[in-house]
Amino acid sequence: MIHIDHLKKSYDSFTLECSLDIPKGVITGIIGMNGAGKSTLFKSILGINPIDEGNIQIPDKQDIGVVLSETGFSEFFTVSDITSILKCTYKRFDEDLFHSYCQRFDIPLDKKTRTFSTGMKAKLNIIIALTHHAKLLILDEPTAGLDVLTRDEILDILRDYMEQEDCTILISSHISSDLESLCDDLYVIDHGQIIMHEEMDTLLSLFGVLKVSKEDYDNLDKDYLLEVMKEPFGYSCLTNERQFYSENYPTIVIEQNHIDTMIPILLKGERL
Ligand SMILES: Nc1ncnc2c1ncn2[C@@H]1O[C@H](COP(=O)(O)OP(=O)(O)OP(=O)(O)O)[C@@H](O)[C@H]1O
Repeated sequence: MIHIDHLKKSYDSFTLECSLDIPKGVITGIIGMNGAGKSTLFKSILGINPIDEGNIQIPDKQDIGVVLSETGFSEFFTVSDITSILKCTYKRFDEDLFHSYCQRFDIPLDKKTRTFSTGMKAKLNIIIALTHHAKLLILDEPTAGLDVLTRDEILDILRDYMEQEDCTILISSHISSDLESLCDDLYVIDHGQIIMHEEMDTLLSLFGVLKVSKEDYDNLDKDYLLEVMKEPFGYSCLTNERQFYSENYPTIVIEQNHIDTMIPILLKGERL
């Protein structure tokens, strides 16, 4: 659905370099710290940023629903004004669906969007992305600024959308639990480079984080350790063979099943 081959985009002191494949029917998550290059990647995919090198293949714009931090609409527009623009922009704009989402999320049609709270703006951005029956959703931090309940509601809507529209989603978030519960595939990006790509099932079933004292670490078979990070108590170690360590070192603590615990080691740890 999206094919990115050796993309390169440089700013003064930052370079994004990556290749990615986003298969049809899959929800792919991108996670990374502030400034890692997520928005640069999304804007490059959408052609908003001219790229320096590489090749990007994406579907027709009519088939893409987008959430970026800026809607692209003037904040002096009301939602009704935006509706008129969407009708002209998207051949398959579904006005009834748009209004039903606005009602569900308490988005007033007649107020200028500059009077909206951060959460209301975020909800409107998502509604805009979801209401022209897009086959591909490209969502940059769609849940930023939303409270926990609304975040969960948005994630449920995305899951429903996947089932009904048989679509593909590329989504970024700072909130790893959002991605963990939604995505099939995960890329971790750091300083403009992809440092890990794994299926979510593999991450959750095989990976784990060992919490060991210095003495335990010295005695550990390190063949299946990927990264290690110093801690006040000793070391945190990322493994992709959790079972090996739980069987052979039954007394050590192994945290599992949460990418939250793995990401800091990937980003700050030392590769073995
Ligand atoms: N138009 C620009 N001109 C110069 N530098 C830029 C521009 N846009 C982004 N950058 C730089 O590129 C780097 C990556 O920024 P980007 O917005 O892609 O990160 P991000 O992962 O989306 O971060 P965040 O999570 O904070 O939104 C940053 O160092 C940023 O300062």
